[in-house]
Amino acid sequence: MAVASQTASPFALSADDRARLLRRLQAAARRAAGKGGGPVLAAVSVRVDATVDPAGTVVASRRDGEPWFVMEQPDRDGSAVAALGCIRALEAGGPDRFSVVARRWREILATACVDPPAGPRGSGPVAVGGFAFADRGGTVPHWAGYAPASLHVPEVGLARRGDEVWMTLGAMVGRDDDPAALLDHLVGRTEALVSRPLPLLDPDPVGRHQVVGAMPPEHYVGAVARAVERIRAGRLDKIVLAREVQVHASSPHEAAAVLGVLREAFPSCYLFCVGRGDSTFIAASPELLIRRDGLRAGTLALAGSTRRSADPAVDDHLGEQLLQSAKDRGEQKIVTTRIVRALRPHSVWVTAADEPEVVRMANIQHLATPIRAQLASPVPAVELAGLLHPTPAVGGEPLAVAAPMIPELEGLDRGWYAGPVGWTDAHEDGEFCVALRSALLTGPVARCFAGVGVVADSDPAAELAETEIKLQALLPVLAL
Ligand SMILES: C=C(O[C@H]1C=CC=C(C(=O)O)[C@@H]1O)C(=O)O
Repeated sequence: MAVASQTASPFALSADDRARLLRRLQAAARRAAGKGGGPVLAAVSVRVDATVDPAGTVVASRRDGEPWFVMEQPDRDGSAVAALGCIRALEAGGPDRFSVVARRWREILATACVDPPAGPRGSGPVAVGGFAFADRGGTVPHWAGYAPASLHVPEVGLARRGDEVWMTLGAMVGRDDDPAALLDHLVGRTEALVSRPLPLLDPDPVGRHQVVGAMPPEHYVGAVARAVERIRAGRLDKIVLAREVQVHASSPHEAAAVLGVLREAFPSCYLFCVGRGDSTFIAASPELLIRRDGLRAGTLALAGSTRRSADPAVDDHLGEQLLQSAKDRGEQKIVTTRIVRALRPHSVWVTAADEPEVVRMANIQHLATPIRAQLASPVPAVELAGLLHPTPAVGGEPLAVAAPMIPELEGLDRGWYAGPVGWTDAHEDGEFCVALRSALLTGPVARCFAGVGVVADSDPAAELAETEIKLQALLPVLAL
C-alpha cells in the first residue's frame, strides 16, 4: 500500500513558539483585568520558510467571508504584507478620520503584549486597510464594507522582504478569556494555513464579457470642458476628474488570479487586494503616498502622462516629449509644491529633485518627483497619509475649491478609488499607496476607475484618451 508522504507545514509552531504565545496571551488577560476588562492585544511572530508566498497563503487559507489584505511591490526586494481575518476594526468617518484611527491604533499598542521587533517591515502587529477618497466615504451600496477609514488588525499577518518571511498571530484578549483556549484556536489556525501559488486566470472563459461605461464618454468630455472653463476663469489651477468603466463577466471575477497577472505585468507598482465580504478592491498603483520608517518619510509626486510604444525609439521620444511638455510639467509641479508644503511644518528638512524624471509602467509613462523628508517628530504613518491626502495628483489645487467640484462634475461615487491603501505597524511606521489603476470586484461586475489632471491647457478629447490608456492596466485582464 502506498503511504502518502507528509511534509511538515511551513507554519507549524514549535513547542517554544507555543509556550511563548501562551505567555503573551496570559499576560494580556492579566493586563485586561488590571485595566478594567477591556481587551488587550497579544501577538507573537515567527520566521517561516522562505518559500511561503504571503499573498498565495492568504488566498488559499481564507475562510468564507473573512476579510483579507495583500500589498506587495515585487521589484522592491519582493516586499509583501498580507493579512487574514479581523480581530479589531478601526473605523471612522469625517474630516478627522485619519487622526481617529491613528489614535485608536496607538491606544491598542499602548497596552499590547507583543514580542520585541523582528523580521522585515510589516511584521509584528499591524493594522491594514485603507481610506475612501472623500471624508464621508462611498455612499452607494457597492462600497458597503469599505468605510471612510477602515484599518483591520488581522488574526494572521505575513510579511516578506527578500528571503525573509515572518508570520504574526494576534488575538484581542479580554479579562474573562481563557488563554489556553485562545492558544488552541490560534494553533488550529496555523494548522489550517496552506501556501499555494496564486490561481491562474481561466484562459478560455465560458460566456462573453461586456465592457460598459458607467456614463457615456461624452459626459466625461463635457465635464473636462467645464473644468477647463472654470480654470481659465481663474477659479482654480487644477482638478482631477475620473470616470468608471464596468466589466460584466459571465462568472464572478477572481481577484486572486487577477492579482497574479498584475504582479507579472506591473512588478514596480504597489499591487494590492482589500477583500471585504463578497467584494475585493484591487489595484496596480504606481503612486506611493507615504512610506514612514522612523523619522524618515518618503513620497512621490506623480502627474503628467503619455502612452508607451513598442518601438524603443518612439517610446524614448514620447518620454522626452513628456519631459519637455509645459502642460505636464505644470501639472506635476503643482503636486510637488503641495506635498513639500504639507511636509515642511513636520520636518527638519524636505528635499525634492529640481527636475522630474520619467517613470515607465507597461502601459504608460509619467513624470515623477521623489520627495524625502527627515521628520522633526515621529508623526504616525496614518497621520502623514491624512496630511497629504488628497494630493493634487488625485484632487486639485486649491483643494477647497476643487473638492466640491469633483463629485459635481464627475457624477461618480469614488469610494476608495484614489484614497490611501496600506498598513501601519507597532512603531506606527507604515506604507500607503494611492489607489489608482484600481477596480472594485463584486461577483461578475468589475468597476474600474481612471482619472486625469485637468489644467488650463487640457484638451477634453485627449484627456478622455488618457483615461483609456490608464484603464489598459486592468481592462485587458478583467475582460479576458
Ligand atoms: C488620477 C490618476 O492618475 C494620476 C496620477 C498620475 C498621473 C496623472 C495624470 O497625468 O493625470 C493623474 O494625476 C489615475 O490614474 O486615475
